[in-house]
Amino acid sequence: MKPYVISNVGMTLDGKLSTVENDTRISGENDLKRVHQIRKDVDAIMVGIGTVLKDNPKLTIHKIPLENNKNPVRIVVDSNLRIPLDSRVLNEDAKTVIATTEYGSLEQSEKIKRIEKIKELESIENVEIIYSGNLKVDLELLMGKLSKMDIKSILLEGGGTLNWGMFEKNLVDEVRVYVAPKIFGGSNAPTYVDGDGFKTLEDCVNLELIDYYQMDEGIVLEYFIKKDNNQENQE
Ligand SMILES: NC(=O)c1ccc[n+]([C@@H]2O[C@H](COP(=O)([O-])OP(=O)(O)OC[C@H]3O[C@@H](n4cnc5c(N)ncnc54)[C@H](O)[C@@H]3O)[C@@H](O)[C@H]2O)c1
Ligand SMILES: Nc1nc(=O)c(N)c(NC[C@H](O)[C@H](O)[C@H](O)COP(=O)(O)O)[nH]1
Repeated sequence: MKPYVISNVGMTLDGKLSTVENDTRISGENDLKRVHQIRKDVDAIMVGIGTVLKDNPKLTIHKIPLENNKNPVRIVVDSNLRIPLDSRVLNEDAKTVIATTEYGSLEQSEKIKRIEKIKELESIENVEIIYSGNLKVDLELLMGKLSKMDIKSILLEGGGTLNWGMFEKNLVDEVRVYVAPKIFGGSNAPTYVDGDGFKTLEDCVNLELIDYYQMDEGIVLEYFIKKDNNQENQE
């Protein structure tokens, strides 16, 4: 069994997650509260290292009341252990899992040095490094390992590269997006799903709309992923 994965983003009408100059102000206050409600409902929140490096997020519940003082586990997918030691996700507010590779493009000796540094952190009791795949994190393997850690549900909060990795491997179960009535443009601005992209309609992900409603100045769309994708695409 793999964890149930909900993918959420705030994007512009043209699918951008930020401007070319990394202005990420897309969601309004009510939408961020909606995101924090999902954080509260799941066992873990997952992001790629790109998002940690650009946004330095806390990935805790702090826009709505926190009950039982229990934040979800934070998961950072970080093939080459680029995570800065002063990242907010490494604070003591919640447990953090750093998912990295067994062998990567990084020299093994350099990787061992970085692991040692992470282990020296004061908050070390809250930080766990897990290994899956080579060169880049094997996301399917990772899901299996997280499941064994009793993580049954995950909120995937991007960015576009990790989102692609998860959609490509058919690991997402549900999508919830906030669409702001804005257009950022720019072929170098990150989009909801980046990466290589599917080559044909037969390969793409199909979704089923389950709900939509207005929020702040935009709209929230909620979908289930159709799991019989291949069959659907061949009809
Ligand atoms: N508006 C939103 O809702 C929202 C949410 C999150 C991020 N963002 C934006 O997204 C941007 C960051 O996105 P990004 O694409 O640069 O980085 P990302 O957060 O998607 O992280 C990418 C990293 O994930 C790691 N990774 C390891 N294994 C992988 C695999 N198998 N598949 C895919 N990735 C793997 C790699 O190290 C890769 O560099 C920032 O601009 C951030 O502000 C916006
Ligand atoms: N839903 C959403 N709408 C946005 O307009 C936006 N910029 C993000 N961005 C996601 C990104 O990862 C942020 O950095 C974290 O949402 C911040 O999380 P914290 O408050 O630090 O816990 N997400």
